Amino acid sequence: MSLVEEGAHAPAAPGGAGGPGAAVEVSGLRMRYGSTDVLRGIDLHAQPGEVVVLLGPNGAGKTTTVEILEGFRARSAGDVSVLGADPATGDERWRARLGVVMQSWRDHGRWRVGQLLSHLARYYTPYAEPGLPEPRPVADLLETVGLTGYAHRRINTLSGGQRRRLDVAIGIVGRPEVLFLDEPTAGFDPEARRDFHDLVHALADENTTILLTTHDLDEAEKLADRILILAGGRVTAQGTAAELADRVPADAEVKWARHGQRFVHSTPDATAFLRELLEEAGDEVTDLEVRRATLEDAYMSLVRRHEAGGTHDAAAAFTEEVR
Ligand SMILES: Nc1ncnc2c1ncn2[C@@H]1O[C@H](COP(=O)(O)OP(=O)(O)OP(=O)(O)O)[C@@H](O)[C@H]1O
Repeated sequence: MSLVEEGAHAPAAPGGAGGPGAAVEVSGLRMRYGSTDVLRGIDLHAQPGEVVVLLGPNGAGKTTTVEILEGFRARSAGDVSVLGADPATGDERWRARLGVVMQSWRDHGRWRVGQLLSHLARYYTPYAEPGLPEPRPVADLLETVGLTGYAHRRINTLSGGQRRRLDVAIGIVGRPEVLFLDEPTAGFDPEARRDFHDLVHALADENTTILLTTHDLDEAEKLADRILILAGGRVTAQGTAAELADRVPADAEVKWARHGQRFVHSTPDATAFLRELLEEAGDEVTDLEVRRATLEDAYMSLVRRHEAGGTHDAAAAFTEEVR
């Protein structure tokens, strides 16, 4: 895990610069809306086939970051490269190599599902080069996202979750090399969510680079090769879910039962506490459980620190505590 403080760029890979061959490379990205600085120097990178998850509270700048990488939003400053091109000047051939699932689409609700996907697939056809696959056939797409049988349904008659599945199908119709997914599973039922996670793993296995935003920490843990936490316009921490959770200074929770009575105790040193407990009453202790810090604990700890004292202080305090 690495921590990034004001004005500093991320350290060397895997937390830092992507180096040659990176699918996405961002350095010192800044975005200002009016007089408000939303992004204050973001560094991030993703290697081909890597799944990078952006976490952060509402308004942290996740969508802004993703939209800049997609070429839909002009940045205020910084260097950005996606598949070797600057998104601000990327041409149609470059765009055809990307897949985008935005937070909301405003397409024509009276279109039918299959009609829209066929129409979009035609956009990619001229860019299919010898050796490169054609756009995905509509029937395959519908099966992949669990919408088989919905080809003739009008889009405005889909439920929220079905609409979101269609959004994912739209994102992958052109077999993208880089796929941006902005809160893709909002409104998914548990089965759709699991199917989607399988899809992300399959796409990553095919070497698709995926940049995903979510508020679902379980989802982040399941999918991410690397998680970046955004707060106060900066990447305040990054690492695997396990790395982030391991280093949070949260207490462990020990639960046990004795003579049928249940007990819970929070402790910074579970090993010492257990030793004492078992020495005192080892034969009588049953149903022993130890819960250690999770990604959620790490996330909450960092975001609360940020809210209390600003990102710079939060990152510095977090660094102190993980030493
Ligand atoms: N076009 C705009 N003009 C002015 N401010 C904007 C604009 N778009 C976004 N913002 C502001 O920029 C900040 C970051 O917004 P953004 O949508 O990137 O956050 P986010 O991390 O994606 O949030 P959420 O989790 O709620 O989707 C917010 O304070 C938002 O109000």
